[in-house]
Amino acid sequence: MPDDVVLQVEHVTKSFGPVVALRDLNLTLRKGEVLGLLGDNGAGKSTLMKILCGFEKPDTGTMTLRGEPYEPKSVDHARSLGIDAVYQDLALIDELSVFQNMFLRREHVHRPIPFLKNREMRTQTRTALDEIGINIPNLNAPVAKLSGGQRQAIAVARTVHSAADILLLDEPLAAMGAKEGARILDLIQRLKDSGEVAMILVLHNYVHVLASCDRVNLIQDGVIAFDKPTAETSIEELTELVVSEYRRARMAAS
Ligand SMILES: Nc1ncnc2c1ncn2[C@@H]1O[C@H](COP(=O)(O)OP(=O)(O)OP(=O)(O)O)[C@@H](O)[C@H]1O
Repeated sequence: MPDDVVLQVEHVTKSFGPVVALRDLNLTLRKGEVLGLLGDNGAGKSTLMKILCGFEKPDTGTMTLRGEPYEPKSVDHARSLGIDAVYQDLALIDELSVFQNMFLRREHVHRPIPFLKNREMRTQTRTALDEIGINIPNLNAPVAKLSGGQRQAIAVARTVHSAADILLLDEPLAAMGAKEGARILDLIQRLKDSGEVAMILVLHNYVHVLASCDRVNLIQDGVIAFDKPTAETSIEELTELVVSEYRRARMAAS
């Protein structure tokens, strides 16, 4: 395995009852790389992200993290190994406040007398949300009361501010307005420029993929059907791939 490969997925399959979500899927993520994952609805993108972040287990296949076997037992286990994710249902706890969700399971605790450093956590939450231009006046409010975009912002801010060096962002711009989406893309660019973090982004917008990612993988029917550096592809090529797959699926169904 080349030295710069941080995460390798080999021959992974995953079914849910009769539905085959992933079939013999292979994927490689390199150090500091931003990999864009494209694919139709139901292609298997979220299933792959959930397997990578320890939320689901593959049926077969192997994964390697920094050259070691990677078999996460839970999301917390994956996080302890340096992989953190925002996935589609966001994993926020409705009853907890904005800042409690932001520091969920990594609360700042005063030592040696253990009490929560609430003020410090609120300040850091405010800074992180300001960075992506989201104004949530009351950080003590339960997140159940927030809009979809605000909830999305908390989930993204929480992940990009984690200590992880592999970030998995499943549709990080979903539910975001154009301005907030642009700020998140800026933040992704800054993380990329640091060279310290590798990312997999599930995106639906080809322009965003070409602008923000180093490489693009297209997932079709549970396998990676296309893998190229973004510098070597174009909107036209990506559109043509998706349209021809749509035609193929229509023909297969008829
Ligand atoms: N927990 C589950 N139980 C049953 N089927 C599931 C489950 N999770 C995913 N699937 C099925 O697996 C397939 C792949 O789903 P997945 O959510 O990975 O697709 P996706 O590419 O993320 O789609 P979208 O862009 O619509 O989110 C779909 O047919 C979906 O219905």
